[in-house]
Amino acid sequence: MSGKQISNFSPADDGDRVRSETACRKREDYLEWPDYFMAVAVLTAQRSKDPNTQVGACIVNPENKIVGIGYNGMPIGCSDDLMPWGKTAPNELDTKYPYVCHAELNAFVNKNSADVKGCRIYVTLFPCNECAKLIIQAGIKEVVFVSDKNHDKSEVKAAKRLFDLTGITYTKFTPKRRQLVVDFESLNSDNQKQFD
Ligand SMILES: O=c1[nH]c(=O)n([C@H]2C[C@H](O)[C@@H](COP(=O)(O)O)O2)cc1CO
Ligand SMILES: [Zn+2]
Repeated sequence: MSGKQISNFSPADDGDRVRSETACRKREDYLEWPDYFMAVAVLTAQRSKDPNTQVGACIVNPENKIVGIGYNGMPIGCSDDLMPWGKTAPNELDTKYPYVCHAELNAFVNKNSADVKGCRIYVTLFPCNECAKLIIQAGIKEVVFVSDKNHDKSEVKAAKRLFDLTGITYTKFTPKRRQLVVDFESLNSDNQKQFD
């Protein structure tokens, strides 16, 4: 063992004593499951090339294991640099909409389990009706979402109607923490090494 002494018997100073006592107990500010799964969805959304809306989805089984993640993007083999990313154009074929794969679709096709029956899905944006159909057919039982910014659109109204008819619950995500920071720099700091 290198670094500072953590034994209870010979603390070098008060700081060491406090650290040695806390080191013996479980951390209390650990990330809880819901925040963890939604954070995975949010992080995954950061992979999206969509300049307007980045969406992430994370499918979790009843044992709290992640079985699929996805974000919105162009189909495999369709260059992100050549496909249109705009919302409007004189010809709809020159917008992103006919081509982009939704985050939920990608989470399903990326799944690493035989099926996703009884799972829940964490999404950063409320699913559209097409994704709702996938969710239903796959046997997902619960949808947890952050943004419902498209609540006025018929795609979302239809999705809610489908969920209501099929008994799939949809819950607005309430985080325990207001924010979660990924700070790569801090991993190099001395704080991380205090119990080396
Ligand atoms: O269920 C969804 N899942 C999903 O991944 N998306 C993606 C498709 C588009 O790339 C983007 C929506 O773009 P916009 O907000 O500019 O209309 O979000 C959109 C929906 C619709 O709610
Ligand atoms: Zn969708």
